[in-house]
Amino acid sequence: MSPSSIPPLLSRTTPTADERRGTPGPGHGSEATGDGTTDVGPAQLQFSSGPWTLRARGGRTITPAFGADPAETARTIMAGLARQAERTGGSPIVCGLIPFELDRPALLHVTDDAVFTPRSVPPDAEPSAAGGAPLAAAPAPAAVPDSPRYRDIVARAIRAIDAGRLDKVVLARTMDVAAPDDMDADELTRVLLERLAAADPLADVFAARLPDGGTWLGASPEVVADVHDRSFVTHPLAGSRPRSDSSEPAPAFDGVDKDAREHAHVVEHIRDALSPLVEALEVPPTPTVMATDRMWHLGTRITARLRPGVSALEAAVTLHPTPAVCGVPTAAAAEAISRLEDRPRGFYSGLVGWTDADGNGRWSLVLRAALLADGHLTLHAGAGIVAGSDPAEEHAETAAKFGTVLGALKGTR
Ligand SMILES: C=C(O[C@H]1C=CC=C(C(=O)O)[C@@H]1O)C(=O)O
Repeated sequence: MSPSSIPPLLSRTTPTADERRGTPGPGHGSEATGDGTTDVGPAQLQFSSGPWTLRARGGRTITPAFGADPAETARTIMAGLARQAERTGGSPIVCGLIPFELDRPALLHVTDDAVFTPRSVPPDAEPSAAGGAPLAAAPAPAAVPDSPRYRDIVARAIRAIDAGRLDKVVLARTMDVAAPDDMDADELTRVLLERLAAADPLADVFAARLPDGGTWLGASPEVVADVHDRSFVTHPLAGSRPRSDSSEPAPAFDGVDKDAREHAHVVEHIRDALSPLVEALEVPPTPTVMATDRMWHLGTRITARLRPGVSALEAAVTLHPTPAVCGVPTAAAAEAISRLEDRPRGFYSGLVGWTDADGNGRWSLVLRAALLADGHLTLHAGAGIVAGSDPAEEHAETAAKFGTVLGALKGTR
C-alpha cells in the first residue's frame, strides 16, 4: 500500500479516553490481519499507530537541524519531497527522528519504500499487561534505582519556580539495563515491540535505527501532530498518576491544582503556537483522564483545520518542544534541563513519525522509550515540575514510567 492510498484510518485522531478504555473507534480491528508488529527486518523506521504499521526502508538520509526557524526548515524538506514525488511519480515520505533540542541534527529518511500494513488492534483494545515469557537472560527483575540526585534536581527546580525564574520544567532521569545476551539486537527489538504493542495496543509503538547500530524504541502515549487532508489533531498529556493494573478505577484529578496547572501550561503553549497555522481551532475547556498500560494522564484532544500547505512535519516542529517535555518559558526550561539533567536527552522527548508529500502524517513524542546500543538499554523518563510539586512523588512517577519498557523486557507486568 503506498502512502498516497493510505486509508483515512491511518490518520484517525488520537484515541479518546473512552477509546483507550475499550470502546472501539471506527474500523478498529476491522481490517486487522494479525500482522502485528513483528517484522522489524531492515526497516530504518517501524512505526505502529492505530490499525497500521509503517515500515520504511532505504532512500536518502538527511540530518537537518531545525534550529532557529523550524517551520522554514520543514517547508524546505517538504519542497524536496514534492519535487521527488513529481520526478519519480512515486509516493515518498520523510520519516524518522527529530531530537528534543531542535538545534541538534535530526535523523530523517526520504524514501519511496514505505509500506503500511494493517496491524492487529482488537476491537476491545485496552491497555493490558505485557504477555510472554521473561527473556531468558533478562536482568534480574530490574528494580528501578533510587535516585537521590533526581529528587535533588527536582527540589532545585521547585526553588527556581518559587523564585519566579520559570513556571514549569520537565525533568528526566535515566536507567541502564543490560540487554539479554542470548539474542541479537534485531531479535530483541522484535520481541520488545511485540510486547509493547500487546501491553498498550493504542500506543504508538516504534523502533528507529541509528547509523551507529543503536535503536530507539518505545511505546509513545502522546501524539503531537496527526494530519489527514488538513484535519489536524494533537493530544497533549500532562498531569499523571501511576496505574497499578487494568482493574484500577480512574483516579479523580479534580481539584488537584498542581495537575491542572501542569496541564494548562501545555494547552496554552499549543494554542499560541498553533494559531498562525490553522483556520479553525477547537480546544476543549477541560482535560479528560486517559490510561496507558502504566499511567493515568490528563489529556486534551485539540483539533484544527490546517491552512493550505501546512504539513504534519511543519506543525510538529512548530509545536515542539511543548511544555509536556520542556517547560514554561521554553528557553528558561530548556536551560534548566541542560544544567540539571545528568545526560543529554538525544532523541528522548523528541519526535518520531512520518509525513508524505501531501503533508499527511503523524509525529509522536519519543516517550516511554529506551536507546538499545552496545548491549545496553538506556531508559529515559521525566515528569513535569510546577509550584507545589513534591520531589518524592515525581521520583515515583518517573519510576512508574520506566515500567513500560521494563515490563516489555521482563515479559510480565
Ligand atoms: C516526560 C514524560 O511524560 C510527559 C508526558 C505525559 C505526562 C507527563 C507528566 O505528567 O509529567 C510528561 O509531561 C515521560 O514519559 O518521560
